[in-house]
Amino acid sequence: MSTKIYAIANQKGGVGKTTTCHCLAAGLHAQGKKVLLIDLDPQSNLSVLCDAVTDAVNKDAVTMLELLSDKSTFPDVIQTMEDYDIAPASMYLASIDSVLTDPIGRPFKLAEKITEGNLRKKYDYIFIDCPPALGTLTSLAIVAADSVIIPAQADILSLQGVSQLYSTIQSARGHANKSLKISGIVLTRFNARTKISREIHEMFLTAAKQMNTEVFKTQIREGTAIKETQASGENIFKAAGNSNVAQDYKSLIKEIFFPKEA
Ligand SMILES: Nc1ncnc2c1ncn2[C@@H]1O[C@H](COP(=O)(O)OP(=O)(O)OP(=O)(O)O)[C@@H](O)[C@H]1O
Repeated sequence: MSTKIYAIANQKGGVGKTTTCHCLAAGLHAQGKKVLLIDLDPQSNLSVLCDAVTDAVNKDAVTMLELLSDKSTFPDVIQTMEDYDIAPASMYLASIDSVLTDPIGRPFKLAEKITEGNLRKKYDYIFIDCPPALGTLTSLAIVAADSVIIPAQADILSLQGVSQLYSTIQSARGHANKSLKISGIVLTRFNARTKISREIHEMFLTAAKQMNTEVFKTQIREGTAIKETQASGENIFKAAGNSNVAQDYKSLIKEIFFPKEA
């Protein structure tokens, strides 16, 4: 398998990282692909959306914390759900710096575990949901990934956040992950009717050019179907396949993963 590993990253909070991971997994499953989600965010929102068992509900749950602290291995951390697999987060991932004490090996820890677990032989796509910070957890994801997808909202602070993330990506390219790519920036909760959204879209186009990447043509519109299906624990493509948001994620999947069909 030519598995691709994507870090879904942006240190700005609430821009749609978790939602994007969840929707990409559900949409690619519908295309017959085998997908693994890795939740590296101590908030564990992706794990909760996937109904995975975390240490918030069961103190014996085996999570990414046990994996990164060498107390477990990938087959044991992965939980198999109806549509995809997930390696759940732990709320204690917030103290990862006290767990990873080897300063030299630290950046490569997740990459090593992915190799040890032979995950590239088992999945078509792996998505890593990053926390809203440019700390150790996001660095682990960026070093382990082949490419970064950047969800962002059309606001000025999001734009600033993307340029800070770019510095981290450049630093990884210089040392730990020379072939790291940036797939592109996806604008989420987008409202094309407002002038400010259109103006900031233009600014993102300029920033993406400077980063040698693109702003995806598909924008994800704001829609209630996301919150409704997240609250009921349903797959948006099954429960609200005709909603704007499901349609947008469907075209995003085509644009990123099957460009010849788009
Ligand atoms: N297209 C959308 N339309 C409406 N609501 C959305 C949309 N995308 C995401 N949301 C909502 O926005 C909130 C933040 O989304 P999400 O958790 O995916 O962002 P995040 O970047 O992962 O957040 P964090 O930085 O806290 O990890 C959630 O309540 C989610 O339901």
